[in-house]
Amino acid sequence: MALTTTATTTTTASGSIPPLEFSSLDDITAKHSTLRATFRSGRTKDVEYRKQQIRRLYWAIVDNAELMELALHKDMRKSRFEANISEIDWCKQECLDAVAGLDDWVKDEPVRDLPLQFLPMRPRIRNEPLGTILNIGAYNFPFQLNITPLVGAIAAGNTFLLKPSELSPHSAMVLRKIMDEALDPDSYVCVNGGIDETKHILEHKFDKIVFTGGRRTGTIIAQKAAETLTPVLLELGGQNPAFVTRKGDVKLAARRLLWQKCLNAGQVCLSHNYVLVERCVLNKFVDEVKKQYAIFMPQGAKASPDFSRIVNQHHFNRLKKMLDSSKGTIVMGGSMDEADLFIEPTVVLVNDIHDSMIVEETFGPIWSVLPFDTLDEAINIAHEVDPTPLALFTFGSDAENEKGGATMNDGFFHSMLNQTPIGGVGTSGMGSYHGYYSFKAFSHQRPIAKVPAWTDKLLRVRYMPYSASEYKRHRRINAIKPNFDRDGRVVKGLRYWVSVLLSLGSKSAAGLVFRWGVLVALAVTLGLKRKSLGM
Ligand SMILES: NC(=O)c1ccc[n+]([C@@H]2O[C@H](COP(=O)([O-])OP(=O)(O)OC[C@H]3O[C@@H](n4cnc5c(N)ncnc54)[C@H](O)[C@@H]3O)[C@@H](O)[C@H]2O)c1
Ligand SMILES: CC1=C(/C=C/C(C)=C/C=C/C(C)=C/C=C/C=C(C)/C=C/C=C(C)/C=C/C=C(\C)C=O)C(C)(C)CCC1
Repeated sequence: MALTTTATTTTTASGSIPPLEFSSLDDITAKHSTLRATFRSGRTKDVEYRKQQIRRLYWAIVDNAELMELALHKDMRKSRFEANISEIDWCKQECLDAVAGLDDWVKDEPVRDLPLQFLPMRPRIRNEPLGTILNIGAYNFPFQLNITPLVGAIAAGNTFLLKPSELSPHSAMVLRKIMDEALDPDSYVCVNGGIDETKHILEHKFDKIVFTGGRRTGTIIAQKAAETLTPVLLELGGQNPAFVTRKGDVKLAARRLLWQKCLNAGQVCLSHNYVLVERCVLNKFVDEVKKQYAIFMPQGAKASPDFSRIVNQHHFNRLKKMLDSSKGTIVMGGSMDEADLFIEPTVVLVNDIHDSMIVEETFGPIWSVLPFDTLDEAINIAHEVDPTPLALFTFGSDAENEKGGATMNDGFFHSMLNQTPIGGVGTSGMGSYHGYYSFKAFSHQRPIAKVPAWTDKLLRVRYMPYSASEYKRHRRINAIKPNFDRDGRVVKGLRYWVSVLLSLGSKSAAGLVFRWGVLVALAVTLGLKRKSLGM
């Protein structure tokens, strides 16, 4: 595969982007040992230091916003609007959320369901930084997908090494500039490179590896990490299905699904690969997609300033081959221009789940439509194509949507917010991040307790010589009896009815407080009334 490297420096009024320069292997090794030494020194654990670094990062993003726009345009012809809404604004929001939330996030957490007798030991959970985090990024949202983990790693008190994708070379160089300008170079560094450099990086020990990219590369990374028992957070792709039934809003489905295949020319891990459409609304759906396309891009995608290009020749060829090999019928789009790396938003009607348009992730502006007759049949197809896709979209009735939509009645809204965790299961990845969830992903949840000397009286049963009578007494006081019988049924004994009475029938703590509040307010009001009547 040919490397996409820039030959010349790209300049604008707000600065310049030099050609992609790979870091030397010696430099990578030296930076790695600095990061490890800094972590051991404890510098990155200081919460004020973490906040200051994130604030500096925020301002570097603001100051380099124009260069980020330019880099994204050069790399994928991403529009200025998309550059801002899905990358620059996103990264700024991550910084702001982390700075605002950090004092709260770092607080020790209580242990859930702690038996009362252990309260004096004050057991709690402390979020400790893991150490040095490695992030290997994908090309499609180079700022969002690299800066988001960076913010989380800083917030959690780690040091961090970033290796952006070489397929977005301009963005990779701007990322390095932003990090060099804003951040403590002993704690957070960006190195650039391709496969050889990444392999070299992986020869070093990290405390967690974050990888965003394809399943094939993800497997290589996970295997390498396993050699040193290094945990991984894998953000991979897959064949995401969408479902449209006659009970859904077909026009809305067409509009929203088309949007997520036009955003970044469909180079979005969360966009759908194929749409399962109930046969009776198939024609209506296809017609609506065409109508929406004409509304989104009246002069066609090629002339639209909003529509991105395919990142490089290799991916263009991959998509072209997928279309050329399909046995389906193109019902919208189909045009392409190799010189411009342009592929039109294209819909292919297929009737075989082994079609080239279904068996691989498209990761581009092309997608297939597959008719179905019953919802169960559609669900079975989705299970067969990819049992663990990264995302799933349903446009049906409420009852149908409840059968499993990750986003109902929309595209990937569930992962379009900084505050929601993103992450797949099975072959679409492991772990999740964004905002507070990044903080958790890059922290070790360490249980701690402070056990006062006087509690030895409570704990004496644990000491040798073990005593049967002490143990009996301990069990009498501490052992809780189950509230279920041998068939798994809840036994409604005295304890059950007492707890129903005390909780006033509420199942949640909030409900309990509310009901008791109402009861007390009623009692007080009645009491006051009786008084005013002189009773
Ligand atoms: N789950 C998510 O959040 C998410 C987000 C974006 C993209 N993706 C997925 O990423 C894929 C597209 O991105 P991509 O083409 O950049 O992915 P990719 O797997 O080709 O590359 C990702 C990174 O891995 C490195 N790499 C590639 N081959 C390697 C090797 N043999 N050894 C070591 N490192 C190697 C690259 O330099 C790059 O930095 C799609 O499958 C998409 O679904 C997932
Ligand atoms: C309801 C009221 C209002 C609300 C307005 C709202 C809700 C506006 C929403 C605007 C949105 C949602 C804009 C869309 C932005 C697109 C984004 C952020 C794209 C993100 C892309 C991502 C996350 C891609 C990820 C890719 C990955 C992970 C992999 O490849 C008011 C406020 C207008 C008024 C009151 C009522």
